[in-house]
Amino acid sequence: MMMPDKYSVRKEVRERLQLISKDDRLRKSQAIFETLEQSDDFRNARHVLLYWALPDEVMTHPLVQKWALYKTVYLPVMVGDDLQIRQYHLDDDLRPDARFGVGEPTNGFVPDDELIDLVVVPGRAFDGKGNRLGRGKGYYDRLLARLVNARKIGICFKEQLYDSIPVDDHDVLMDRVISS
Ligand SMILES: Nc1nc2c(c(=O)[nH]1)N(C=O)[C@@H](CNc1ccc(C(=O)N[C@@H](CCC(=O)O)C(=O)O)cc1)CN2
Ligand SMILES: Nc1ncnc2c1ncn2[C@@H]1O[C@H](COP(=O)(O)OP(=O)(O)OP(=O)(O)O)[C@@H](O)[C@H]1O
Repeated sequence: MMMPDKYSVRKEVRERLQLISKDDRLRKSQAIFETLEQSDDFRNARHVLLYWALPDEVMTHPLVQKWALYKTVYLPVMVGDDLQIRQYHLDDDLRPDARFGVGEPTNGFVPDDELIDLVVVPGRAFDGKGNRLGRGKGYYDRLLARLVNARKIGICFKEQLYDSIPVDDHDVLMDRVISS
């Protein structure tokens, strides 16, 4: 069977995501959070790297705001080609980054990479082996390679699950993928 290229999968995913209504996105996102919050990985984690969702991603804003009360929550910040990790505080005004509009904390503490014990990873597509396809800039591939003590959980809508997706040597496997 021919393996589709990364570009084709990203395009197909973008089209599929456009068909999910806002209500469904919210409902599915809540179901994903329930599964995530009940997992041992999440319950045992104290330093958690989450992400601030873009419009067509699993809506993480309520998750970030809720868990900032009980755990140390961090968000990624783009610095050149790399992602810096910064602590998020509940009263933070996140600043949209200039290129993609991702909300980023501006003054939180920057921890050592080894401190992160759980990372919740966005993706355009995942497969059953835990392979992840991102937005094609390699930000998360390079970040995940640094987070040696972190469990890695991908979250996505079912529309983003594939039997197999094209991978490269540098792609880092997820420990688990949660979808709805
Ligand atoms: N919410 C969220 N935060 C994130 C990511 C992400 O995927 N989602 N990233 C994950 O790496 C990093 C930011 N990298 C990004 C890379 C591309 C695009 C983006 O919108 N790309 C357009 C294509 C535009 C272009 O190629 O110039 C797209 O995907 O349609 C967004 C964020 C770190 N923070
Ligand atoms: N660990 C790494 N070290 C150096 N370069 C890397 C590493 N990981 C990825 N890259 C480079 O980043 C580019 C994009 O990789 P890829 O298409 O796998 O990104 P992605 O996982 O889809 O995107 P993202 O991680 O931003 O969501 C490639 O050119 C790749 O060579």
